[in-house]
Amino acid sequence: MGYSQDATARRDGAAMMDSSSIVAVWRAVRARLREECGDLVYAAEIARLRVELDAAGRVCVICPNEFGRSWVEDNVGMRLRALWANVAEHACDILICTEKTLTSQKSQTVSVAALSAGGVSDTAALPLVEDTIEASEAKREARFTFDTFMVGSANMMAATAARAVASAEAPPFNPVFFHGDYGVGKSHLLAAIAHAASLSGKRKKVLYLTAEEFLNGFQSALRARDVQPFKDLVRDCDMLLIDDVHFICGKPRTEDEFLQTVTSLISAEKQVVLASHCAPSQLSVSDDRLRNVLAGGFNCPLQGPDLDLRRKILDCKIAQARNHCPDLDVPETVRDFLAARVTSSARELEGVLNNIIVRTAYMNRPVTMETVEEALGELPVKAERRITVDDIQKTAASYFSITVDDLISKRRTKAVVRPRHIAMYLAKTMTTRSLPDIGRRFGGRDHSTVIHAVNKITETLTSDAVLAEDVEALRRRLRG
Ligand SMILES: Nc1ncnc2c1ncn2[C@@H]1O[C@H](COP(=O)(O)OP(=O)(O)OP(=O)(O)O)[C@@H](O)[C@H]1O
Repeated sequence: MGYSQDATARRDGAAMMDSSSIVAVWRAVRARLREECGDLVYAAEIARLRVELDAAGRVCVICPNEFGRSWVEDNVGMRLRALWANVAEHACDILICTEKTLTSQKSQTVSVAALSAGGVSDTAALPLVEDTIEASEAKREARFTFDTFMVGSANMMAATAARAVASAEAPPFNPVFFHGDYGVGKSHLLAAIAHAASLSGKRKKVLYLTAEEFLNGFQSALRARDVQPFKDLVRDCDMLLIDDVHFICGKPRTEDEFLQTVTSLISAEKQVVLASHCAPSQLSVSDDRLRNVLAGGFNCPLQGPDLDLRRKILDCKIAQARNHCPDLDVPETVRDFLAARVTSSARELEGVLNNIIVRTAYMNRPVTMETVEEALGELPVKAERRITVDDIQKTAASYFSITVDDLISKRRTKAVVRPRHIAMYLAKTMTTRSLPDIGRRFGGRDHSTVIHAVNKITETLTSDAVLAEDVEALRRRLRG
């Protein structure tokens, strides 16, 4: 194939991917890079990259600044492209760039196809599922347990269900399906269940896979024209946990194999635990039977951490970091500042902490507000859109089909009181406004009214799935 045909094929390859499949491929590539580079490097340099398609149909890996771009290009560029070629269904050009160069289109491009002759059909480059499982499980068990999973109102129901599932002899609900935004702790929870279930000795074979591992294992088996060993592996277990289930969606043969696996385990009373970034009803599966099976067990949302939970997670991550940096000392003021400043997800919070560690403990500098500000300045911590009480009132009013005037009025009908409580709860957990200030903005109410609303929602969230869905949907809308 001549250069221009080759380039056209690669462009078409990228054009065949929609943005959600690009994100799915990127997440798989990113996960592999994390395993290969280690958590510290991952958090400092890789977690902050994002991908999108440019106007020319190329996949752009976007770095926060020129320093980051040259680090990525020099250190993981080749590997990233080779991994992409293995995971994606089509070879495509990958441009490693910054936000600035993306617009001016000056970065150098390298062909995935050129680096990985054969692209996805290069089975030798795909790990055998058994090897992958062994390697991944060793890592997961060490890092993610219930002890290191911090619990707050955002994840109380999920944590409770997870513990119940891990300790039960027979499945209390089947399948259990955790869903929530990126970085809210789904994988951590799955790994904690797998770890606790293995330790309890009640389940002999516990198998934890990412959906990517399931897909790769199944496709390798198909290519080898011998699917039975794969079927035996995933069905001969007492508990199967599969993370990032959305990754399988839209791939009919794999979906079908996945459906058969899940139904066969459920009918044999073996526990199935799944996680995805959206609820079963929102998965774009090709076969409705799969959606029905997934929706038929216990569906449990995890929400983004509020301030208290972020602070607990930060304390926990600092304690863990002391295992390799015993002198690490992060003052209380810095912890408070970080928990209030980095609001998007636990992953981002951990990434920021790791950046701070690299820039301080590893360079023998103390962690001060100055060094933290310095580190934050270089981070891509997305300048989070500041959410205001006004935004919350407008969004909640439109979500519940009432007016902002209703929300701040003295009316006490059911149709208005619950949305008002939810809006007050969101104002407390998503902004830095004080209780009296929130009260004033809700029609001049007293701060004790706000406390009552916040407590009521916090308590009810763990037992009322509809409320939890509403709160999660509103958070998503507010974060854009
Ligand atoms: N409640 C928590 N307590 C302690 N650590 C947490 C908690 N929630 C998330 N984390 C940490 O945040 C990081 C990201 O979490 P995790 O990978 O489990 O998120 P996720 O929901 O699976 O995200 P994704 O959908 O992007 O895979 C992990 O290091 C995890 O340990």
